[in-house]
Amino acid sequence: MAGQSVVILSTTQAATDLLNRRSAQYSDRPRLVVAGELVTKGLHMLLRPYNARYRLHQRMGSPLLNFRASNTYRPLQDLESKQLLFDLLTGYDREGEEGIDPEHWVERMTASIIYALLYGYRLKTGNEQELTTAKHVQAEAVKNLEPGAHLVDSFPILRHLPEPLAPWKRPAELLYQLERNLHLSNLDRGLASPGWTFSKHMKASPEARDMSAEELAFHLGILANAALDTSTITMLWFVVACITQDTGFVAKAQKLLDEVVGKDRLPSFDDRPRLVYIDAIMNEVLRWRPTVTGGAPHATRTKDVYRGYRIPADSIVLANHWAIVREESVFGQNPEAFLPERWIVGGEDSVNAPQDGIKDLPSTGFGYGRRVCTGQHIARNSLFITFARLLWAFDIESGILGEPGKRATIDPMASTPSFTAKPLPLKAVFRPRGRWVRELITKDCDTHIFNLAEILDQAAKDRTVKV
Ligand code: HEM
Repeated sequence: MAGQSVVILSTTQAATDLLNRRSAQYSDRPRLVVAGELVTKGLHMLLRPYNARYRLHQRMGSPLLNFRASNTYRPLQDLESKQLLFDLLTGYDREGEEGIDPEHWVERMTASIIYALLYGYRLKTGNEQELTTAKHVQAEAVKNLEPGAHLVDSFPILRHLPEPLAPWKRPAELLYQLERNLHLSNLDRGLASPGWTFSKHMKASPEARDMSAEELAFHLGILANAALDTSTITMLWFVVACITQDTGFVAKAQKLLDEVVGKDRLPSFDDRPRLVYIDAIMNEVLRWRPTVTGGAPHATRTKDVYRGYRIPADSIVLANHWAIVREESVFGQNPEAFLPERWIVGGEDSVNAPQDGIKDLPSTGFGYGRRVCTGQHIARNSLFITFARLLWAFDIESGILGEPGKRATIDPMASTPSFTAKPLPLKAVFRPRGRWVRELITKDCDTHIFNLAEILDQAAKDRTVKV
């Protein structure tokens, strides 16, 4: 809004002090007329003001998204990450050393995980109409979130202009109709599908008792949207890191995987305690390239004072993730370098020692306080199993471009200039590390024959087991 103060927090200390410790004050969102009110009619979870209705939605989601519940979805991530290996191997057999752009296949996997959980169906090709529409909706939402995208966001009074004088109104209404239809038809599908789903669970929850189908559908739809880009982009940065930042971390990880896992089977979640280095790689990807670089805007409704600075009521407060992850005093020297060792207790020498854990450094990439990413546990499990399996299975290089033998150069800083920073399109080669990889992937990783409903029903049972 015009005249509104914007506070940018560029240190872990400031972000933690204000967004975490004073979260009661800093958990609101700024008013966004187009994205929040016209396109999503106040039903967008990320844009909701921090009020009783928001907390009701949080109560509805948290039993399904907390750490313990998220771990029960691992069989689904196991399945979909196998399918990713299969798809990438197929791509290698088709394109060879020219390589493929992995985005489509990574996106298929992340979308399929979340659509299976929410609505009970998988995405086999990544070209399904539902996903194409969801991507369109998401791309438009991101445009609407850009600062200065609409005059009416700076001067909300313009909201009352009639349509002929307010050119943003018609496209916003059309987008709302499209998004509403998408989320409602997905909800219908999620309620009718054979196994357990988030749709069924939430619909039966006490929080949804007086909720319209539209409100519930938007809750689920926004979860799906929030999961899609962020997880896909983080995985693409991992590919960029393997190609451009490999001063030895790939070989180190592969040596560890060969020792712990061997060549007769894929890495699994059960190996995780002995694959601390893979968790370190995951943390380093999230640090090195935080997807939401400038942070999602928080807002404060009351005035405050922090270290002598006056923060007026109604300020927008941003955690500048890009700067925060580059603090030497927190994350160690050379923050531009991709160094998984910075996350390992004992550092460089302890990579192979299974007893060593992850250092207690601040979590990066998922935001802060009461608005912290609610899907972070699901996301971390997806990232872990995918990175472990990609490293176990493939040597990753950039594709050959033009002249025979000349590999394309990938610029590790080149990214899309938007709310989420995605690497520019790239060609990468996923070359199987040996015959054993090809044999295992061909035998075990074409997963579309599996019964999804059984996997989901089992997850629902596991979630309710008392520990
Ligand atoms: C690597 C993957 C992911 C990253 C980097 C990421 C990052 C973020 C960030 C930075 C925020 C804003 C936090 C803030 O305002 O301080 C956020 C919010 C959110 N995320 Fe994620 N996210 C990821 C995956 C997911 C997944 C898998 C889901 C769903 C299962 C999800 C659901 C949400 C929701 C619903 C919000 C809004 C929270 C609120 O405003 O209360 N995210 N995420």
